[in-house]
Amino acid sequence: MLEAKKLSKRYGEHLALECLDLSIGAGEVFCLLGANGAGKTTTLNLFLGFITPTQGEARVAGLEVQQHEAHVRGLLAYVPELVMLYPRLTGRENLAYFNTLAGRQALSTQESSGWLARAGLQPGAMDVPVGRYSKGMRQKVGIAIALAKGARALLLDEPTSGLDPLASNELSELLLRLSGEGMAVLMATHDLFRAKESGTRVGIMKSGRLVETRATRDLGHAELEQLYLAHMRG
Ligand SMILES: Nc1ncnc2c1ncn2[C@@H]1O[C@H](COP(=O)(O)OP(=O)(O)OP(=O)(O)O)[C@@H](O)[C@H]1O
Repeated sequence: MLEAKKLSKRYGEHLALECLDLSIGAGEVFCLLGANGAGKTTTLNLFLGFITPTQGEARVAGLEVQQHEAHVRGLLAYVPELVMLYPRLTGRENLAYFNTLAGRQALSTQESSGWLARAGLQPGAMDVPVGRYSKGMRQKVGIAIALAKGARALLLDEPTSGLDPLASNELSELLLRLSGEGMAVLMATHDLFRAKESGTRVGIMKSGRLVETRATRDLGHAELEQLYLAHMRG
């Protein structure tokens, strides 16, 4: 679903991403780890078509991102660290608004409840203004918007930063559930614990290079931490 081939991004003399080869299938949750400035956000931005590669290519469902911009936009959903929503509108109204913006048919109340519930939002919160939502609740609306538009890949940047452990756990479970339904997930994170919990694979980036990729089922929490620290110190 998501494929990078020799993907590189240079800013002047600085190589933000160097020759990334990566393939993430439907049903996978791939967690990108790495220190600040390692190239995680650059990788997400290249898949999203926000920036153009200096070399190589990013593909979504086999389509080169720059050449098939509109089509790719429909296949991807991006959940930034802080999901930007209209604070005076309710979760349901935000979903309805962004759904119409994406050019889709208006949602019935039953449909909007269905998408919001699938994203884990409690029914009692759906008609409350988003200005009163926690960060985790806003993320759920962001994910409901992605689900309603039929996105097949979800890209998340630091989704657990600033979430309490219960909200982080809910997000992990949601991502696992969505991947079980065939969603491909690429998530940049500093949260080793959550990467192990919600990832099917983890990739460690250092100075623009993907230096290690491991299946999480083969790794314990402590082992992942040791591996990560060894790369950061090495
Ligand atoms: N627009 C830009 N102009 C110049 N350099 C940039 C630009 N965007 C990113 N960089 C540089 O590219 C490198 C990779 O940045 P990137 O944001 O991808 O890192 P990151 O791994 O996401 O870090 P963080 O964990 O802090 O989000 C950094 O050295 C950064 O300073």
